Amino acid sequence: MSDPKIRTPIVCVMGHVDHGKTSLLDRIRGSSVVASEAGAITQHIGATIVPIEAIRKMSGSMEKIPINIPGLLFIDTPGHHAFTTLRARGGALADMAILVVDISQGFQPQTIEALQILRNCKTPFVIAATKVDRIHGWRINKDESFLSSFGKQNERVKTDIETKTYEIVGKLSDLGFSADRYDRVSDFQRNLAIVPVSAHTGEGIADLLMIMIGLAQRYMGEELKLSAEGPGEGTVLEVKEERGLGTTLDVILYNGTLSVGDEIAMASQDDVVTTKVRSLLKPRPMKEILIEDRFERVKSVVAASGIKVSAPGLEKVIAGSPLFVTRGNMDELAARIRKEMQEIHVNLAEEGIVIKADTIGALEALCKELESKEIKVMRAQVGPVSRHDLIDTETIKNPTFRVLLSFNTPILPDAADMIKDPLYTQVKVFSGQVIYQLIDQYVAWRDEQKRIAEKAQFEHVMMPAKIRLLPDCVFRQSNPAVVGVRVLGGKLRADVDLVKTDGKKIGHLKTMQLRQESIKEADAGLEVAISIEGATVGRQLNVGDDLLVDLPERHVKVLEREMLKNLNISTQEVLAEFVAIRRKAEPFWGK
Ligand SMILES: Nc1nc2c(ncn2[C@@H]2O[C@H](COP(=O)(O)OP(=O)(O)OP(=O)(O)O)[C@@H](O)[C@H]2O)c(=O)[nH]1
Repeated sequence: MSDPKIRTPIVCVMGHVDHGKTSLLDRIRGSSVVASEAGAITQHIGATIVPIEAIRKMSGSMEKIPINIPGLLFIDTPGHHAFTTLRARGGALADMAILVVDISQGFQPQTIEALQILRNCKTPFVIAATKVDRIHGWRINKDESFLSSFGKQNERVKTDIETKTYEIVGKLSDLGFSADRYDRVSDFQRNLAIVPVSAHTGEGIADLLMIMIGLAQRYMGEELKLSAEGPGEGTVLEVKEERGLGTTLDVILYNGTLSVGDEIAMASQDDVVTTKVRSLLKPRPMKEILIEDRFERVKSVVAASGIKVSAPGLEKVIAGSPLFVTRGNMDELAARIRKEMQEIHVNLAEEGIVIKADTIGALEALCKELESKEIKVMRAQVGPVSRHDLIDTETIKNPTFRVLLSFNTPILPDAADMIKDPLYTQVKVFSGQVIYQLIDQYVAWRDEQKRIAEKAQFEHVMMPAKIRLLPDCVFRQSNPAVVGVRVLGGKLRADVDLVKTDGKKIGHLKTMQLRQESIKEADAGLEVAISIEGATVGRQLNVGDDLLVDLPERHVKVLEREMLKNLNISTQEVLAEFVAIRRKAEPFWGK
């Protein structure tokens, strides 16, 4: 029995490029057209309703199960972009999702991204492991349930399917999801169901729809109880120019009723816009395709449905905006619309990077992902990247945060010109259409910057070193003294002052040679010739003496506080020895 209080759940199909989202949607639509009675074709604007009778017919076994959901409304545009763009009541518009995974290719970047979005939105979903007909040796049993077709396959094919399913289960488990093939799942709230299907042969499609209905029925009751009565609430899918109609809106109505003559409010580029519905249009059924007018006019629609709205003054409406039927509560609704368009559910930090995206949903998804990678965001905005954004980002002090991530949003020409010329802006801009790859690009760049900075610091800071004067290696006694030494520890560099182990100043190490060649640096273990200005061998200095590089106090601070973990053990030991000498006289030296 159909319960009129429960509305049709809205479903979005997601998955990696080319894994078969469109084919699966086409098959679901095609099957439902075939399975439903003549006239029951349910093509909507931007969406397709698969009525429950069609699902019942497809899967004979379901006839006994009581179902009170009128059907499933599939959003025609697949992909997680559609999922994040289409919002309702501040959350995702889709109540449920199908995550498509090519059974042979398994998880790919966008599969993981879709999973993260679904997890963040707490959206129930089912995994369609598609293209089973491509498994080598698969025998096609058109439109049969997966289990029935699976039973007719040979052992090798069965093993292959099992192995591939377990690979998906394993990958999901790595990502923190517990999953199994749908027929082995007993608690659908705890475990994700994987349904092997083929969009080409129709195998498993009925099982997939049945699992979706089951999920909706059991776990979404409350959300679906939004009534079909009362003022309509919807989401603008697209703002479209139509021949003879002017600017129209493609709308998914998720709650209540929308009728001709209703006053509606939406977000526009300026603020909130209100207008009166002139006409409501549905696509004509396929069989009437020859009729000149492509649309059928209706007086009224109830949720959930996809409808084209024609009305004056829609030019500046923003796709993704909420749409409300007003009932003398315009102020309250306008406030709600403004809030929904502006409110970004993200945690902003005092210092961090800047992000821009095309929709609030996308911005939130990107933010959540950055948060999970502990990357701080200082500013998050919807819209294209402008010159102004770059100028603002430029003021960020920390160079690894002086970054703008642009997700799915255009870079305006004057901003693009600035980016091309490093003289104009030092802001690093990354842009892309896949959150995951965008973040990876940034992380790779940031880590490289850190390495470069560390290296620069290393070259800048004076290094500790300890040397011993070798016997029989005094080449000149003074002005400057030239002696052979062994580097006992640390890193010896030219142009440093030397002290004795009691802290007494000896002179300035001017140059260094190894086998008559000038060198700049010598590591522990090397024997080199050095020139020392201001010292005379036999007076301040004798063969067998140990000397240390005299490190200025501020260099010691940098070494101890910031670079210690990057120094090798021998360098750390020499540093400790030198610091101990200094602190004997001044306990707080270098602290
Ligand atoms: N054999 C077989 N091929 C399939 C199946 N589903 C999809 N394909 C093929 O896989 C390719 C990609 O399918 P699409 O449906 O376009 O994939 P998509 O995920 O919508 O692709 P994008 O929209 O580009 O992201 C096409 O060549 C399809 O014919 C299937 O079940 N079996």
